[in-house]
Amino acid sequence: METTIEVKELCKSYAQIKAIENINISICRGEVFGLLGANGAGKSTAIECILGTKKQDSGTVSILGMNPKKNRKKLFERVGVQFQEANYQEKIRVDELCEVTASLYKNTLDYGVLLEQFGLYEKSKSLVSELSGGQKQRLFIVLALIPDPEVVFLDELTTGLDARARREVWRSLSQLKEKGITILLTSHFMDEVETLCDRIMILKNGESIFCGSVKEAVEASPYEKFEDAYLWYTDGEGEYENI
Ligand SMILES: Nc1ncnc2c1ncn2[C@@H]1O[C@H](COP(=O)(O)OP(=O)(O)OP(=O)(O)O)[C@@H](O)[C@H]1O
Repeated sequence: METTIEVKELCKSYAQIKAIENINISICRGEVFGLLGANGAGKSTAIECILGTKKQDSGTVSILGMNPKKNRKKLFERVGVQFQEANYQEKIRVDELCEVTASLYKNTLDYGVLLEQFGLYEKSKSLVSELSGGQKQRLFIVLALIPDPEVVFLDELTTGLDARARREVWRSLSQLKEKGITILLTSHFMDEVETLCDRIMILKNGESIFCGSVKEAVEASPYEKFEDAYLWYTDGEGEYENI
């Protein structure tokens, strides 16, 4: 199976804080890979180093066989990124923002279809500033998908979405997966991770403490439910047993 994202011995510190320590990740085409961990575990730092928007101290990254820093322009024709906090000017309409985004790429998907798929079509003429938090979040996923990417990075995928919207996003992502898109996501919702991810890496204080499937994570823990197992990995204590 073709490897689309390869990270080797990645390290990144901020002054005394070791945010990422010796992370190795290898993701195949069509795989959904979840990067998990508590607040401050190092997920965003890892994603930024992988994307090349933050400079690692050491280690190498390759996406679709390219170095994200050296081959930035060429690579980002084929990679979509959903930003957690986007700096879009808010006095722009949804369809205008999609149009501007599409103009940055050679090959694009029909954003009308994407807006429909993510339940935003009726908001096409609304200002971005008029969207609810969850609608904005879905718009950011649409923007990430406009370049018809082979690899997508989704940071905190469904944070701020209601239960129905989360399910709709899951359904859309499952369709993307069937198309063979590679997805690297972060999430704090274990039901979502269980539903979507083929493999996960759990980070604790910047180190990988588990890498494998959800099933393997549960089997290697004393628990039967993934959320309990996840809390056990990240806390190392069994205090959630009776909750
Ligand atoms: N620019 C920065 N300067 C100094 N320290 C930073 C900086 N960015 C992150 N850190 C620290 O690095 C560690 C990892 O942070 P990071 O944002 O990567 O975690 P995270 O897993 O994405 O957290 P969250 O789930 O809260 O988004 C934390 O201890 C954080 O305080």
